Amino acid sequence: MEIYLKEKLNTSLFTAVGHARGGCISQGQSYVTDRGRVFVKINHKPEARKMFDGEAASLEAILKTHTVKVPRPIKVANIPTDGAVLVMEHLDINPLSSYAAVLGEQLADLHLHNQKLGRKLWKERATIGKHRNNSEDVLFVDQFGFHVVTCCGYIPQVNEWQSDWVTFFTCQRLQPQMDLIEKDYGDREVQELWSQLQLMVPALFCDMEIVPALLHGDLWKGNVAEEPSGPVLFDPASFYGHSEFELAIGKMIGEYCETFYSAYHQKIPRAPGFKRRFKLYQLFHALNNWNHFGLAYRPLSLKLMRHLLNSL
Ligand SMILES: Nc1ncnc2c1ncn2[C@@H]1O[C@H](COP(=O)(O)OP(=O)(O)OP(=O)(O)O)[C@@H](O)[C@H]1O
Repeated sequence: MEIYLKEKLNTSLFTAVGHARGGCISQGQSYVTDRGRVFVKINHKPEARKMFDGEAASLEAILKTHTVKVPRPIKVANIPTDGAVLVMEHLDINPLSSYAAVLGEQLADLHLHNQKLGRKLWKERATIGKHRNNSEDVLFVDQFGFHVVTCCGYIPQVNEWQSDWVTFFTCQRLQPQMDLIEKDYGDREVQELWSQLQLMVPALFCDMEIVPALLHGDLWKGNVAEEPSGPVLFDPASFYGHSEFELAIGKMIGEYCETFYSAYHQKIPRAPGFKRRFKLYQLFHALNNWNHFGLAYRPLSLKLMRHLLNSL
């Protein structure tokens, strides 16, 4: 494996440093190479290549916004026997502590980035001859989705472009999770709740205009850290979506201090109806955890569904 990676990275030096780090999904290890330290994620599942292609594309997209630090992706390669590897810049990271407020501000900047591009585009269109487009520019995106499949955990997400957020979230986020639960558990109770709830989802979005925002997509406490110079995000499952979706997973896991939220909401204030939509977005993560980790997440999923139905 190491000989194979040495060849792929075209480096004479390839020495493991530090201890191996296992996330919930993949194994990780840092190496010293001719061009500095790299961090290698290894996964032997058949869907590993798709997962890492999505993660690399997400890192590239976030990097281009210059809003919040993420490791620079270097290479995705198949492992000849099974699975794939993702090689990226190594970062010296510690758990998030002193940079929680800065992370709140930078995450808001990430979420506002596409909206700002949209405004700029309108201004340029109004000024004859000012429209420019070179390959380094990030272009305004007016739909929800992403150009590649990204995986939240190891489950691939349906990222096909869609102009309506409610349709996107219902049909391309919640429905696929419900389909997996139906396939693996055949749970009548949850299906009945879902058949009622899906009709009511649009009511949570009355009079809202949602501009697609580039999201990290899997922002739980395990994917947030800091360097001496500032906060860092890693392991994204990006797509263009509603910025509020991003906040729900952190809260569900009970992490991030209030300084993070207040710094974020200084830049993106809570819109009316935020609390109920928050539960809807938590529901996605509860279902996704159910599909990854099993029945322990069923009670939370049912509780959120009942809560939403009673509040509508
Ligand atoms: N670029 C990096 N440089 C150094 N360490 C890293 C880097 N990226 C990740 N790590 C470390 O490796 C651990 C596992 O990485 P990561 O979260 O990407 O794995 P995963 O199995 O895909 O994710 P998860 O546990 O979120 O499902 C992280 O908690 C972090 O400590």
